[in-house]
Amino acid sequence: MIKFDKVTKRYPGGHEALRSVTFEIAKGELVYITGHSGAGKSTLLKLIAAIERPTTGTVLLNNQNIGTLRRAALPYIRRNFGMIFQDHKLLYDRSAFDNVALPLAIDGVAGREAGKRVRAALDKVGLLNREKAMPIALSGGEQQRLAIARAIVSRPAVLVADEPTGNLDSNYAHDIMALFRSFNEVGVTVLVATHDAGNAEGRLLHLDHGALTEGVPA
Ligand SMILES: Nc1ncnc2c1ncn2[C@@H]1O[C@H](COP(=O)(O)OP(=O)(O)OP(=O)(O)O)[C@@H](O)[C@H]1O
Repeated sequence: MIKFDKVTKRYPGGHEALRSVTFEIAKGELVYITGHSGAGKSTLLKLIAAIERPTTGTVLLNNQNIGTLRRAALPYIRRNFGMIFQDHKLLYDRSAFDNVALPLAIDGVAGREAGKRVRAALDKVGLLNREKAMPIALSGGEQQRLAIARAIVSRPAVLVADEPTGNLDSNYAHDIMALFRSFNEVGVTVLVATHDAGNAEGRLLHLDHGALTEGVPA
């Protein structure tokens, strides 16, 4: 469902964040993207979620080439993805409930159906009793779980998480990784960028200065 063929990404200023990267990810896989700071992990996820386009090479998402798609078509592609960013990107002037409801509102889902789905998502991440809380009143781990609830509420086919356990202690980190595995077990394709794959179970794509050094196709 995701296919990179000799993908290079050069940002303005000439810096090459990815260099001729080739791999394929099938539906339902759990994949960890590892590598040092600046190795290109975030860039790779942004290309997968059609937030950035490749400079050269092709990125195919469900056989659609994101490099040649019209810009107007990209939001439709992005709907397949639940994104969890390094800095959560929560709205701090809205309650936990409203933060999770936002993607549904964009999709035109409101009222009781929205309430049901928001509570189901909060329940999955263990925050059902915090729906009225403002994000600032939540701990770092709870904010991260809130960001996960928001990413899953639209039932995306693919979950993309950029350093989801970056600032958390190891207990929280363990819980969050277990949560991702549980989504994967019900068929969601899960891609997680992390400095430290530790004892992660799943496939590894390792980047070193923009080049894929582990997980390279034979
Ligand atoms: N928008 C941008 N404009 C210019 N250069 C960028 C941009 N985004 C990333 N880069 C550069 O591209 C390289 C890869 O960055 P990227 O964020 O993909 O790495 P990373 O592996 O996710 O790093 P980290 O673990 O620190 O988040 C870095 O050298 C970075 O400075």
